[in-house]
Amino acid sequence: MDDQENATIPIISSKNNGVGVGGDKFLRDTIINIFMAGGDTTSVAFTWFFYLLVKYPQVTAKIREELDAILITQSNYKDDDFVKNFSDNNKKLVYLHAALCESLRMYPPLLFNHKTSVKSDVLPSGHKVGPNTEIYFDMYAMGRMKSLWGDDCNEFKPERWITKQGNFKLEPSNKLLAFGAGPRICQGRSMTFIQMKIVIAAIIPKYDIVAVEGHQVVPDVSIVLQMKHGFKVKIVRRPSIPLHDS
Ligand code: HEM
Repeated sequence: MDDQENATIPIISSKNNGVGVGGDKFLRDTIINIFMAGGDTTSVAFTWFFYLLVKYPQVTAKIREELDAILITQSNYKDDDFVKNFSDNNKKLVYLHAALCESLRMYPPLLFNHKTSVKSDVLPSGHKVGPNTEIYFDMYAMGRMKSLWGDDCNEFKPERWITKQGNFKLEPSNKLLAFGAGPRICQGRSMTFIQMKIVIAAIIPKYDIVAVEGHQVVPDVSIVLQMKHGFKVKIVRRPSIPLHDS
């Protein structure tokens, strides 16, 4: 097949004249959705997560310990082996999963969300709501409410997500609201965790992240919780780790 032929092949099928599942329009909208909804949200989640790791070195150490146990035995620190065995590896990443949830609790990438009532209703809290009423909720504030998370709600503590038996403690999605809840919950929730774990497993065991001295971390409050001046760091190779560049 030559280049000319290649160029005429449609990237996605024209099934159903582009309408409905599998049609061009459906696929185009899905791809746009993924780029629009999964771009800034994920990058901001990474920024705050790395910030927390620098601030809480004891958490970084525990994440390393968990990753080391997998990487040393299975792949000898080759990133692609970690990805190939992701499904099995993922089951062992209880502490990392807890740390990611804890980071999303304290720094939800989307600060606000709202829902509109179709008709009159009474909320579980007892509040009455009229028809066509917009209800806004503040995910940042909810992540730091003592009544929801306890007196230590301002501490970054992945342990709160782990049971005494060492399993992950599932919280309802309407408590950790970073991804929303209900029928319109974020479709990229699982993909976000997969992406983040793969990137973290490639960086944390091999490199130290060191914050640039004097750099000020200032939240930039808009719909997406950016850092106003970004998070400036130095990435330093850890000498004790066997490195494979493949
Ligand atoms: C840290 C990363 C992310 C966060 C914090 C996040 C958060 C959210 C939130 C709060 C909503 C609204 C849910 C609601 O109104 O109840 C949403 C919707 C959505 N998200 Fe995400 N998201 C993230 C990553 C992604 C990724 C990676 C994708 C795609 C691959 C994605 C795709 C979507 C889509 C398609 C919707 C619309 C769902 C619907 O209306 O039915 N998101 N997300």
